[in-house]
Amino acid sequence: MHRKVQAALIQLVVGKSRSKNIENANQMICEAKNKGAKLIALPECFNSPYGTNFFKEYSESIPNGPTCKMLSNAAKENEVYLVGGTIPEEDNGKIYNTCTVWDPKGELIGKYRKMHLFDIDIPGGITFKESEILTAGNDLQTFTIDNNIKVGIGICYDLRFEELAKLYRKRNCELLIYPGAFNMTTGPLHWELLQKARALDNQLFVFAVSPARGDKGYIAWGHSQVTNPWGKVIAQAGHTEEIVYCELDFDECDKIRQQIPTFPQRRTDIYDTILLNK
Ligand SMILES: O=C(O)CCC(=O)C(=O)O
Repeated sequence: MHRKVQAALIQLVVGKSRSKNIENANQMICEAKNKGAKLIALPECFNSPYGTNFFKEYSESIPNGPTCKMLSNAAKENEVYLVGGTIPEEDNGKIYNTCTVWDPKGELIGKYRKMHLFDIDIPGGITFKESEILTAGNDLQTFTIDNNIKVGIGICYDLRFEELAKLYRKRNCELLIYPGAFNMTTGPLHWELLQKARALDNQLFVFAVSPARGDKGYIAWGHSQVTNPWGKVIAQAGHTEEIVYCELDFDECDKIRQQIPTFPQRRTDIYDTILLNK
């Protein structure tokens, strides 16, 4: 069975104009499709600047807002699976950082709300508190592309939580997609390393898709990246606007899972029952 997929990660410039952000994403999706991509992923917060002071103003309901309209049309016109980065989602007076997933008919087939909110405080580095304004999601989201390939979604800070990635592996995912916007403090050391760790621990492909680096406000690290199930980085962007292309061969997941069978070898019989409290 053919288990190869052509994919594209779109590292977008994001500015203050929501309509320009949406239109730019639309054009880049067409470009990626024209170069052969069947699975396309966008960055975290691609319709709005990234900052707690922007989330309310830029929030939209899903699937009725203008950003979802574009995403649905773009998926349909280009006949691609589209992971629509994230947008601030308004629902019942609450705001979430939410990723939508669209199938080649333009149908919404998944919605994931960021589970681990980005609250950190590094003096002299970065302080950010998403929980001032956002509500966390409590659920996983997977979807299936051609040939039964299962994909799981996380968002940015979620990359740091290996439990989430492992839950997806236990649901037989072979690819995890994280729209994300790391920063100039944590990006240099943690961005690449965390993706390699999640990929290797769980023996699956990992995408992380960043906005391009701007020069004001929250400065994103960029470097959208594809890591294979061996933990090898197989494609990576610089920090400006660009599209990263890759061909994924999902037989690689089967191979490493057979050759280094860590999942059936886990000693779940003793970790929490005997050793945790010893
Ligand atoms: O974990 C980090 O260092 C960055 C996370 C982040 O920027 C986010 O969750 O949006």
